Amino acid sequence: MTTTAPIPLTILTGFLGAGKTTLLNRLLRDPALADTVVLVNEFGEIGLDHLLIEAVSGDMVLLASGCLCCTVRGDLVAALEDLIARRDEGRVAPFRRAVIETTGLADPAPVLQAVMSHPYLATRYAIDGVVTAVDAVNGDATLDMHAEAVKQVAVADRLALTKTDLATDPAALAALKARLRRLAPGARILDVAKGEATAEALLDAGPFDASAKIPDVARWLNEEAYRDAAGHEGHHHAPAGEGQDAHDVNRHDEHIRAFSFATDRPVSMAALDMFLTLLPSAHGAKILRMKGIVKTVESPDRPIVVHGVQHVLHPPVMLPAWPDADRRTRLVFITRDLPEDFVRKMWDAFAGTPRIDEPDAQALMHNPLAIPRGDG
Ligand SMILES: Nc1nc2c(ncn2[C@@H]2O[C@H](COP(=O)(O)OP(=O)(O)OP(=O)(O)O)[C@@H](O)[C@H]2O)c(=O)[nH]1
Repeated sequence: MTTTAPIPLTILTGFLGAGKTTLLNRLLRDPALADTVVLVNEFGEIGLDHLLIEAVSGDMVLLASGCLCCTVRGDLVAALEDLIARRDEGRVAPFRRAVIETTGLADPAPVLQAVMSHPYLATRYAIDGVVTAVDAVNGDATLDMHAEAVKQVAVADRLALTKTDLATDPAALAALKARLRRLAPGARILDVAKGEATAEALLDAGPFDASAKIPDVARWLNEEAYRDAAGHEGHHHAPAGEGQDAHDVNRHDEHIRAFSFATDRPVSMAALDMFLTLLPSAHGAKILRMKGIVKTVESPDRPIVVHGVQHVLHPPVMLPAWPDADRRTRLVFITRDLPEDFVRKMWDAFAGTPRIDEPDAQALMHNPLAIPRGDG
């Protein structure tokens, strides 16, 4: 046993593209988060978030790809145990706080349950609040479509409302806020664009208290405890009897697919622009998330970071340099009912990647947006 005070552990969640990493980057610059260790979990074969988090100080731990709430839960426990062991032995800087950024698809209940019910971890870490990022533009539609998003809001101690600068309809924004208040009556709603989501406002939320939330929250946690006791035979949204592959990123929901491409060949800015405009404008609702780092013909040494969230294409950002030794274009997609092959062919057409039996961009542009039937 140890007498060391438990390390505050903040869970940062929020649906795909809601703005978790952006918020985290902002927070990490605050002195209150000096000596913070960050654990990141991504849904998809190629993680990019660790490249995009500007760790100012402290460490970063990349959890295996997959969804934290399902199969990676064991990895989370192992990573938290390993971190504390290394801290105790002086092998890492003595961090004073930990933050877990979950995937946008994570159900937060099993994550909370995993930490709170673990006999050892519960003595070494103290959950210091769940911060949930909610996108002011897509939030309402996302809550309609995804049960995980509803749970993420309901467990929150703090709701960081992002992208209010992009929200053009005040009535819709007010309605979203009212919906959030109903789902999480005790949570403070903080407007990120107005600068309200400071470290001071978000951190030190106190121990997680299910009784202060809507009654569903306690029920979800109990269900997780029961699943644990029963050997965690799989989540409600992972069909029973599905493969036991611990890293099958596509088991979350049969409609949702994660895939990625990596290519060495640079693409012209014009072609990139066309691809980025066409794909979301035609199939935005199906593109839950698009994220990438792109090598262009014009600036091969300065990659362009691109983000798409449903219909919203965020302004691409040019980085001063490649963040790691891998200098290939890497694009990650999380789609709903949009086949990988369709997106890949479209990319290949614009990127000029030769394909043996496929038309080039010119031919494809006659009808580039038609999804082949029977493909999904
Ligand atoms: N205009 C505006 N853009 C934002 C805001 N917050 C985030 N973004 C943009 O939204 C895009 C996605 O932001 P991320 O921080 O990567 O979102 P995320 O929740 O970490 O995404 P995943 O980890 O993929 O689920 C990026 O292009 C951000 O620049 C905001 O408050 N206003």
